[in-house]
Amino acid sequence: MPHPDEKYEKDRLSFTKAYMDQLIASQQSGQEALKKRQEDALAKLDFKDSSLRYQEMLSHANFMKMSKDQLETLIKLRNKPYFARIDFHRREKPEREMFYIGKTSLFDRETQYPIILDWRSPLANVYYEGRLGEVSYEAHGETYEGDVSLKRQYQIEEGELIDFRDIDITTKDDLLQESLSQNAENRLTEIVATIQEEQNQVIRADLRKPIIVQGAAGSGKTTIALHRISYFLYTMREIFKPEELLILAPNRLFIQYISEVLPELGVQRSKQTTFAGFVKEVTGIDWPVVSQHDVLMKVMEGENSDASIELWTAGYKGSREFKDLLNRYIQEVKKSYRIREDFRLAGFKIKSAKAVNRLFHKEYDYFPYEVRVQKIKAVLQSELLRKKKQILAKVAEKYDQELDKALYGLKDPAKRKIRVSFLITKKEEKLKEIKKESRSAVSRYMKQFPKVKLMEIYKQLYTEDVFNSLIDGKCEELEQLRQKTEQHLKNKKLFSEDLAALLYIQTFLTGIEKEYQAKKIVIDEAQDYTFLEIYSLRRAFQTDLFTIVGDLAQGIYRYRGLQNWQVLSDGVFRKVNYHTLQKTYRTTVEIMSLANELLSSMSEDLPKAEPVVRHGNLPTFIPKDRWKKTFLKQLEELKADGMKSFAIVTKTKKEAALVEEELQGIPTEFVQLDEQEEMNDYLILPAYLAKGLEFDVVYLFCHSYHYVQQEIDIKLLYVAMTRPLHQLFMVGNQAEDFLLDRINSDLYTTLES
Ligand SMILES: Nc1ncnc2c1ncn2[C@@H]1O[C@H](COP(=O)(O)OP(=O)(O)OP(=O)(O)O)[C@@H](O)[C@H]1O
Repeated sequence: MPHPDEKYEKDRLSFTKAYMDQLIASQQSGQEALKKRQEDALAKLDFKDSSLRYQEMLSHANFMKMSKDQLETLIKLRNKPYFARIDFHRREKPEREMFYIGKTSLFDRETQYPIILDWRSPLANVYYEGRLGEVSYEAHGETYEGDVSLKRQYQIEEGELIDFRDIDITTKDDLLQESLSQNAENRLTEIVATIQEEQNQVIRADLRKPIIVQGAAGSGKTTIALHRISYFLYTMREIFKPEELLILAPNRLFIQYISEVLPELGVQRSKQTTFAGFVKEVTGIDWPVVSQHDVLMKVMEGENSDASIELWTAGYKGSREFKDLLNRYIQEVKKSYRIREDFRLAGFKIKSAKAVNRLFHKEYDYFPYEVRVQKIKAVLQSELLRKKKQILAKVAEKYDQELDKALYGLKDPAKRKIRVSFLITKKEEKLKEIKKESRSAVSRYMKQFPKVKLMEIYKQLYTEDVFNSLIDGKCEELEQLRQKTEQHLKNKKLFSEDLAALLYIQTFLTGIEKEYQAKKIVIDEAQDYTFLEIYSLRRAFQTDLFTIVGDLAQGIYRYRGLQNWQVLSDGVFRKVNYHTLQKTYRTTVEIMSLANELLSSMSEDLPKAEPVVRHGNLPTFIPKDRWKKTFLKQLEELKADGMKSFAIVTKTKKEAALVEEELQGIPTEFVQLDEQEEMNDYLILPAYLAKGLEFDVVYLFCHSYHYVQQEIDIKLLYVAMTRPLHQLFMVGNQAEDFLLDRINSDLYTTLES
């Protein structure tokens, strides 16, 4: 039986589309064409009750001025103008009102009637939060109360209303279920229609405070972080521009992956880069960097004879202790800026050394050194200008007195003449000399301030004398760290952990240039950052507006990364808002149960994910010899089932290359992916690169490199296992390759021949 509101909803959608068309046409064509269009639109519409009101509103559309961006958004949204509706009776209003919620708002010009309400608006919060019944929301510092009597979701495709349904306390979110059962494009999508309550709380949490989100694999951290930016830009649109936002992602692949969702959310103009990319740009140091991925892979591939010291070094260089050491060093560097000479002109003191030092070390303390030097230069210049006249007058007066003495004291006219002319010449010369001296006095004086280069300063740190003077007692590991880094720097190479130190020192020396300044920073996969990386960013930007999301269970760089979130709330930020996201939306109950069981086999107590109820096949172990025979056929079957994106995920980079060889002779589209390459639907990649991404079907592959029972392997395996949306296969020589021997055998199946 058709829904009683079906006609009404169809009319409402037709009207909204007609209104949008009218608006689009009014921006694009002349008035004549417009009038014609409007008549056509009206003729086509078959409204009854609300026709008058609708017609009136349609005529207003002609007069609305829009920006190019607004127009583009409108055109994009024309075929899906809204996704939900709420009926809300605000306490002080005479009757209930209907609000249609979409990706951007649209108001009738004359009446201000909201034809579409932006999902980020305060009132739309009512849709995401709370249930039916009594609710309240805040806007412009006021709290409004009222009653929600209806929440309705729409499925609109190509501008046609396909279906709609009401949500109440008992019905589960069908729209969410439906959206989760869809396929993974190789891009992230927006989820405004199905944002869940716990996610909404993160998106709308106090925008002025830093926020840390611990979220399980697939809980929507990346998605939510991007939606929070969108919400931030909407709410703070008067104050912040998208260009002032910085998104830090783990690699270029990931940036590609999120790029699709950015325009949808109106966030495309924010800066997106990696931590290493950012520091290289800011410091202008473009030396090759041994990344944490290189180190991890070398360790995993067993190619590192002194792995333990390398990992220890990376850990130390990311630590609080290293930050303290850098602080002591920076204090030493600062001492070189202590000057001894007074600033004088023609012997007259203009500013004492003590006063200049006070400016540098006290009053301008909060500026970077070079900025302080520039400020002192400006002060000296203006004082010189002010005092120069007095000095010239004093010197002239001294000569004039001498002249008087000569004129009236010397009796002998010849002698007097010689003396007077001598004094006049001398006076002129002296005044000229002072004027000349004054022109270069400041710059000459400023030479006392050392001209420092960031890399020189950094290299200096690792010289034996300097380094040893900064540490308490000798320590074997520290000495190795010093020597290795010194050598590395000599060869013009960096370890990725050097970058945070360079950024940190740079903020003291020159600060961050304006073009690189950001006012809000979003960090994804934050568990892989070192303490010092986040600390140096906080110091560089001087802001608390950080959104930090990550998952400790996926901390595959734990030797350097964060062990817990508390180090950030204790040591970097004040008053952090901490949230957790437990529910996971990506994968099925079956896949998540296996991944969770794997995590439980570790002694560390890590947060587990709770899958939103969506069932699928059991993860399947496929013996390698059988796999080759069945792979192509299976692939065809999966494709026929609607699976679109596939990945073969290996433990190491080398193994990824081996898979490519392994697949030779089997005609597939799979390609091995490097960090710099374009994403596609058939990828072979190591687990560290797959982190953060998702695919419909994932094959874990072990041939030469299998997972063993140790923390780093378990985490890598966990990352790999949590990538698929629908199906997980494990291809190896034996089930033990994936630690399945430690796992309840009900949680997976084995492909029999
Ligand atoms: N409320 C939601 N409605 C629909 N889909 C959602 C919702 N929340 C998350 N998803 C989907 O779940 C998947 C995982 O999201 P996302 O990649 O943001 O998670 P994550 O926490 O960053 O994962 P990981 O830590 O594993 O990288 C994505 O496909 C996303 O679209």
